[in-house]
Amino acid sequence: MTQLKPILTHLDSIPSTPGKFKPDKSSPYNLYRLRFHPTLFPRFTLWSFFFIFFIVLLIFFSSPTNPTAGNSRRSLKNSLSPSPALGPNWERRVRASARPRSKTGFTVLVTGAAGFVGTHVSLGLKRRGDGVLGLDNFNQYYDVGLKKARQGLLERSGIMVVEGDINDAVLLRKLFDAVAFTHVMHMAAQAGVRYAMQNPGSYVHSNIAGFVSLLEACKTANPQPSIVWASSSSVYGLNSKVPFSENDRTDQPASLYAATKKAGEEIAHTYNHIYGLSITGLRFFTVYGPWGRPDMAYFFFTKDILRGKEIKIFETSDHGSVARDFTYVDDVVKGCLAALDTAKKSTGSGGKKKGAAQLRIYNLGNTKPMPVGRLVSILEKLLKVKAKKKVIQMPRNGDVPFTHANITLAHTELGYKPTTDLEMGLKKFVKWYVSYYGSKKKKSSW
Ligand SMILES: O=C(O)[C@H]1O[C@H](OP(=O)(O)OP(=O)(O)OC[C@H]2O[C@@H](n3ccc(=O)[nH]c3=O)[C@H](O)[C@@H]2O)[C@H](O)[C@@H](O)[C@H]1O
Repeated sequence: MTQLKPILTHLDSIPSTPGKFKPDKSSPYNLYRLRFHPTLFPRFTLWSFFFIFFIVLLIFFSSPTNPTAGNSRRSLKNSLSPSPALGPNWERRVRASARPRSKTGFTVLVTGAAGFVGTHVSLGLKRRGDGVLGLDNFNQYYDVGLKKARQGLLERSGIMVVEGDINDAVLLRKLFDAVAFTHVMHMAAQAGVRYAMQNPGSYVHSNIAGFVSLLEACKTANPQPSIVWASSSSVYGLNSKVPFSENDRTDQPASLYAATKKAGEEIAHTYNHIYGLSITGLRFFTVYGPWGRPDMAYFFFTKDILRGKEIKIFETSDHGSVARDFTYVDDVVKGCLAALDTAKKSTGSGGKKKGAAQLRIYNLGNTKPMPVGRLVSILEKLLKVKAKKKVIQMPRNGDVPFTHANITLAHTELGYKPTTDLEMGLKKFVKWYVSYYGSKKKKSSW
């Protein structure tokens, strides 16, 4: 302390303008300066350098356990120095993919494009001449190999799928800067009813934070796109009035998944109200079909029946059947495209509302609920294998006993009319399943 004091006092006498300092040769403390400067200062700088270097290394190489942190770091990197993937060549590919075949075609951003419904919707849009750009984060909720295979399918049809998260605001801005999207088909979500008990955070991340991030980008874009997005039949929760109509109560969600989809509907209302975004929500009813999701019952029942593994069929507490209004993917795609075609333009610009905008919600179901036992017997017939069945009481993990859609509104306003029954739809699914997994004997991690 007694040695430091002279050094500190000496620092007090340094003038604020460097270079004007004249050492006081008569000062008794000059001896300290002469002794300490050549040795202490370089040692101090060396240690500071190592310390800063270590911190920088730590920031750049630590693995992102929090996906949002990962995104923000990537965003920061993107904003500082765009990676080659975001360079002029990348932008050219983005624009080419989004360009419609004719002047009247739409320019659509499809989020969750490598997902099940996202892939089918993207192909449907491209087939009729719309321009499509896909966005998908390829998360590991289920087999990424299947998502990559869907991406391959899309790329062979001229659809580029950008790998990125809807929470990445910098990436979204780059996409909206590169392309004037007329529509956004928002299919990206954390799906699955039961998984919400294992990983609640991923539902908040994708279905709430991600949706807000996307709507922020849409409201700022010029022109503002019209938005069609995937809500869910699960919002009806414990509603017991059948069939489920759009104006039935949806304030009793049975799972966090359902709660985040319901929150999405409220968030949509807010962005419509404040910014004039045209938004249409579609409540999907247990969509199934080729290229489907391995986490869904029809898919893993098929896998387990073929492998001779026991399957669990849920029943209600009073031994009643659990039933779903299974809806074939091609029917749902027709509903999605009709929603896009009937969507009015958003009214805002530059983040400001100019007038009232369209806000809609529709059920896209099949109107023919089927017991899960019936689903299994159709699969047994198609696969020509007897299932090892175990009937158990439905666990309390977010499931609801039945779903049943009233589709009058979608029929009247969108011309929606499902035409594929469960037998025909499962036949198409099994045909695809056998060609994808059976003959190729692909390794799968699901
Ligand atoms: O409409 C929706 O909005 C949701 O549909 C889908 O959810 P669900 O209808 O629950 O489909 P899915 O898991 O295939 O279970 C089907 C049936 O099998 C029963 N089931 C399930 C598992 C099992 O081991 N046994 C069983 O009997 C089970 O009780 C149920 O009766 C989507 O996954 C979801 O993301 C969301 O989009």
